[in-house]
Order: sequence, then structure tokens, then C-alpha cells
Amino acid sequence: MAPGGRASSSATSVRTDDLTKRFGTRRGVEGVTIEVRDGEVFGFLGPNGAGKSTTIRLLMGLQRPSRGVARVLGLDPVADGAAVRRDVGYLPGELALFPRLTGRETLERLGGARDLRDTGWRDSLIERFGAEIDRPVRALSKGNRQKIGLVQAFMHRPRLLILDEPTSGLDPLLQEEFSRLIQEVSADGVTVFLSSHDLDEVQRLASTVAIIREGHVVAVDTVDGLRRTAPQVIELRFAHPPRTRFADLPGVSVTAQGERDVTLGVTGPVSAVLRAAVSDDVTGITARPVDLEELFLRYYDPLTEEKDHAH
Ligand SMILES: Nc1ncnc2c1ncn2[C@@H]1O[C@H](COP(=O)(O)OP(=O)(O)OP(=O)(O)O)[C@@H](O)[C@H]1O
Repeated sequence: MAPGGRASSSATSVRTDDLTKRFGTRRGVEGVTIEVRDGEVFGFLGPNGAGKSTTIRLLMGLQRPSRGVARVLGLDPVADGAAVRRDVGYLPGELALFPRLTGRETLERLGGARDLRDTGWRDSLIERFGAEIDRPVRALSKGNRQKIGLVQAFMHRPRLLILDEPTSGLDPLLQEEFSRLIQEVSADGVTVFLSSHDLDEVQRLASTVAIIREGHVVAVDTVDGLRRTAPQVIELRFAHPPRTRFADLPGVSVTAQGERDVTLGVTGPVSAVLRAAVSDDVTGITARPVDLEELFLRYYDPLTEEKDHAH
């Protein structure tokens, strides 16, 4: 599950190598190496402040990296930023719209810049999201502004979408509509880079997931792969307090310890645990794979280590 561990492919929509952005002494992102293959939905998952928006701004050529490279549709976002911004369907995390323009005028203006011809598709998106297009955007709620943002990202039928927390501010029905739209365009071969802090959303839509934490990509894998490499949770029950120190066994961490029961996370073969359990006259055992929620929390939660120490 090493970051960037997948084989390199020539059919790549987004590629970064050691992409790094510092803001003075503050860390933005550090050494981000990822690859998004053509046609995949790539989930970019991380908590607030992890570096998702910074990475995306680097991909869109809105900021210059301190180090490293990015390629988007084969283009260098710094040198060819205008082309990247024309060709990619981009939804920024903080949507800056001209406050006095209506939604309609905003979409006309943005459509003009991208040589938009198929207004039928744009209008169908307006309808699907129920976007209010006749009021000045400054008078719109966050959710209603987000709808304008989504329409402009999809309206020119880009072959790559880069979406920064696209469902923030949308009600559940519209989140569903958004998911359907992603599934549709994905079936048409569009590549999607989707940042989110919502595990459910990413799990539902993405085939590959990168997890970013404190500026570093800490895991890149398929959703299935993450499940496969997840540790097993094994609970053991004993008639008498066991003599074995389970934490000393290879690949084992103790997540809960009672007098006559113990809960373990086991990575790799479980034979050592089972042998030790038998020698301690184990009376009961349950085993299950760690669920994805728990797995993500290990990468996600800055308190995990402290919690581990507490046991
Ligand atoms: N212009 C800036 N100047 C200084 N620090 C910045 C700037 N932009 C981002 N940062 C810092 O970079 C880090 C990553 O921020 P970023 O906005 O990329 O996170 P994020 O994962 O998108 O979070 P969120 O979900 O809250 O939007 C944070 O520590 C943030 O304070």
C-alpha cells in the first residue's frame, strides 16, 4: 500500500511526482506522488486541512509548486495553466463567482470562455440540479451557489473533472443526483478526480483512493485492495487470564484487553496467535476483517496513536 506504488501507465490523466507546496514555513503538501488513469474515478480523501485543496490548486495551475511536477492531460499546469483551466471541468472548494451576475450570466460568461456550443446539455444540468439562474449569485445560499458551480464544471463535457468537495452544502437528494451524474459520465469514459472527506461518498463512487493526511499521501490503493490488506480483528476469550503477551507476537496489536479476553488487530498470518491461544486454553474466538471505516480512521485520525497508547 505504498503511496504511488502502482505501475505507471501511459494513459494517465493526472500525474504528480514529489509535488510539494510550502507557505513560508507552513506545510501545504509534501511529496505528493499520485497517478490518475484515464477513465477512473479517483477519490482523494482526507480530513480538513490535510492538503486536498492545495493539491488541486497545484493541478489547476493556480499555485506554483515549491518542488516537484504535475501533469494534467499531459500539460504542465504552470506553463499551460490557461489550457488546463479551459479543458478541465473544475469545481473549486471556495467558489468565487461575480457577485452581481445572475447564475445565467455567470454560466454564459464561463461558457463563452470555453467555446461552449451544446447549451442543451448545460440546460439539462441546470434542471437536474434545480439551479436558480435568475438571481444574482450573491443572493444565493451556499448550496444554490454550489449548484451553479457544478453546472459550470460539467457543462462543456470535459474529459477530466477535478472536483473539490463537490457535495458540500448539497442536501441528500442532490447528493444522490450528483452521484448518478458521476456514474453516468464515468460510464462515458470521463476521468474524475474527486476530493472529499466523506468516506461513504468516495467508497460508492471511486475505484481508487488516495488518503492524504497532514500534507502527505499515506495510502493509495483500490477500495478493494484497501479491504484486502486490512488487518483482521480477532477476539479471544479464555477460562483463565492468559499468560501470552499477545502484543509481542509479530503483526499483532492489542486493541482491547480484559482479564479473560483480548481483542487483537492481526496483519499477516494468524498462526502464531492461534498457537498461543491454544496453549492458553482458549474457550472462544471470533474473527472478522476490519471494516473500511476503522481502516480509514487509522490513517485519518490524529488521535489514533494516542488512543493506541492508552491501551
Ligand atoms: N495560502 C495559504 N497560506 C498559508 N497556508 C495555507 C494556504 N493555503 C493552504 N494553507 C495550509 O495548507 C494546509 C492544507 O490546506 P488545504 O486547504 O489544502 O486543506 P484541505 O485538505 O483542502 O482542507 P479542507 O477540507 O479544510 O478544505 C493547511 O495547513 C492550510 O492552513
